[in-house]
Amino acid sequence: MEITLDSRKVKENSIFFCTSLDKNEAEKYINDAILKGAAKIYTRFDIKGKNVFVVDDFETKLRDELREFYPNKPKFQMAITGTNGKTSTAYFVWQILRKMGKNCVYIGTIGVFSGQKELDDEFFTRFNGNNLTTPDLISIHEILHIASTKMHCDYAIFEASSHGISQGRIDFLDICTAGFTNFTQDHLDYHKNMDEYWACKEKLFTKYLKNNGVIIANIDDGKTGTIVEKIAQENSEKTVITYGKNGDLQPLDVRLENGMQKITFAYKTQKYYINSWILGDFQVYNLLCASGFMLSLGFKISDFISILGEIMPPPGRLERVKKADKYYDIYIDYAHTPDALEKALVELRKITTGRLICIFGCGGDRDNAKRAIMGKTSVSIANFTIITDDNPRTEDAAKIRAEIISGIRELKAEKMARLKDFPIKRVMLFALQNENVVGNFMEIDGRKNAIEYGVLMMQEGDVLLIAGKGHENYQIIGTKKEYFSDFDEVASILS
Ligand SMILES: CC(=O)N[C@H]1[C@@H](OP(=O)(O)OP(=O)(O)OC[C@H]2O[C@@H](n3ccc(=O)[nH]c3=O)[C@H](O)[C@@H]2O)O[C@H](CO)[C@@H](O)[C@@H]1O[C@H](C)C(=O)N[C@@H](C)C(=O)N[C@H](CCC(=O)O)C(=O)O
Ligand SMILES: Nc1ncnc2c1ncn2[C@@H]1O[C@H](COP(=O)(O)OP(=O)(O)OP(=O)(O)O)[C@@H](O)[C@H]1O
Ligand SMILES: N[C@H](CCC[C@H](N)C(=O)O)C(=O)O
Repeated sequence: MEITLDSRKVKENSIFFCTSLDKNEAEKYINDAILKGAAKIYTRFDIKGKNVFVVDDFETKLRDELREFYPNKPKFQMAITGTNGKTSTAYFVWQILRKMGKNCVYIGTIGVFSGQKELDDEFFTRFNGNNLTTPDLISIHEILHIASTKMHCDYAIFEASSHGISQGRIDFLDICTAGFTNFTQDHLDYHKNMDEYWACKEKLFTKYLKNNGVIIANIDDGKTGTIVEKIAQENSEKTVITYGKNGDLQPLDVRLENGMQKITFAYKTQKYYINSWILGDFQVYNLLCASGFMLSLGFKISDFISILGEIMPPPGRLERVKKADKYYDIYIDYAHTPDALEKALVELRKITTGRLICIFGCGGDRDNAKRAIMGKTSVSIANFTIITDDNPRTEDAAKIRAEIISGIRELKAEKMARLKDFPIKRVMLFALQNENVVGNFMEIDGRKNAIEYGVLMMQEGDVLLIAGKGHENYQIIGTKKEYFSDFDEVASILS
């Protein structure tokens, strides 16, 4: 017997909770579930049928049933949200705990894993298929139950995406710590506007975090910092650990030496030093956020400071391609938002002695308002941009590229307007017409071709950023999902 919220997944003997808030839709799903032989069907509406039960307090019934099916849970359930940095932070927390000998399960964009092979094989076969950041409600309860039962897992860290929060995928959990990395533009295909997107993220702290839970907040990110004031107004016992220039955890100095970052940070006036494999100022913020999680669990910095130097970034997050030429560097990164692309480019600019070249595209059936902004961002920072395809999904790939390029043209028009009364106008106009002032770019149809072109144009001192797909080992064109890996493409060109 199993529990499901989706009539499409009902099998003989399933228990189907029909969550739909629309009576006509509910009737349709319930008929489907009856035909498939559901043992019990719960609904909020007055609908009659075989094995159909109408419940007044639908939420409580669902919660109770989940508790009965999946009674065991890790004692410390932690969640991280934010536009960027969820995977990195969660992966850091998971690594720190594992290296301290604690059992922890990670649930997020790069899969579901615990570090125990047998269990991970089971997680991989059962839960890695849909590539969601936050799995559906039933899966998340089941994963936590399995981790607790088979691994005696005391700790769980999972990523709470805004889709996950708004679709109730993290309902009925007992979250003791919730972190907020940052809040910038994304997902405007799904949320009507940034206010609605914010309202959704905020729920993690106001609705889902338990009353005496701990919040880890980045106070250098203007919007994210406001959660601290919001919580102060609440009548709750929640506490806050902040990170940022004036936070409880403060980044003091970050410098790159011999391919490693020397990081100095402070906690309560005490200074700490780490020699780290992770690259980028943004990853230092994620590392401080992860340290905040550890503090919330009752550990002291001295318990894990030596481990901070050992942890690695998740795959495809500003990851240097190992076999690249000794004269130039290639990095693969998962930046797929304007803020992430800017952060990745700014970081790589610091280590580029030649040209900084960027290859990227944007996902189809996703926020189209970010496309033009990302075009502007790339040509403003990189010396050369190759605009190509990401996962076009059901959109026309050429149209997506055109929307990115429209941002570049806008930027150019803005610059030209500003130069209107400039004395050497004619010279500038000439340069602009040749696309040299706002950065060079070209459009290449097909990510494979774009990567090949990008790698072949590399010269001494150049750095190439291939952004947007990071760890992804697929490309979705139309409704077809086929194997594709930025890493493999680079390797095959270099071999
Ligand atoms: C747009 C979206 O988020 N869709 C998610 C949704 O899909 P769905 O097809 O079930 O949605 P739907 O057709 O509107 O149905 C809604 C509900 O009605 C019921 N239903 C529906 C049809 C039916 O025949 N019978 C039935 O019972 C089910 O309860 C169903 O969940 O619910 C599914 C189960 O939870 C998800 O797998 C699916 O994610 C799709 C595949 C997806 O691509 N989602 C992306 C956008 C996403 O969620 N991304 C986030 C964030 C990433 C980030 O932060 O960058 C993530 O967490 O991964
Ligand atoms: N703290 C941060 N601030 C800004 N950009 C970041 C930050 N951390 C990571 N990034 C950028 O975002 C990209 C994705 O990082 P990460 O996977 O950790 O974020 P995420 O929030 O989990 O993303 P998603 O939910 O879409 O998987 C990175 O490759 C990097 O370019
Ligand atoms: N979790 C994000 C990942 C985006 C990755 C990018 N490669 C794309 O396909 O847009 C989403 O589903 O919006």
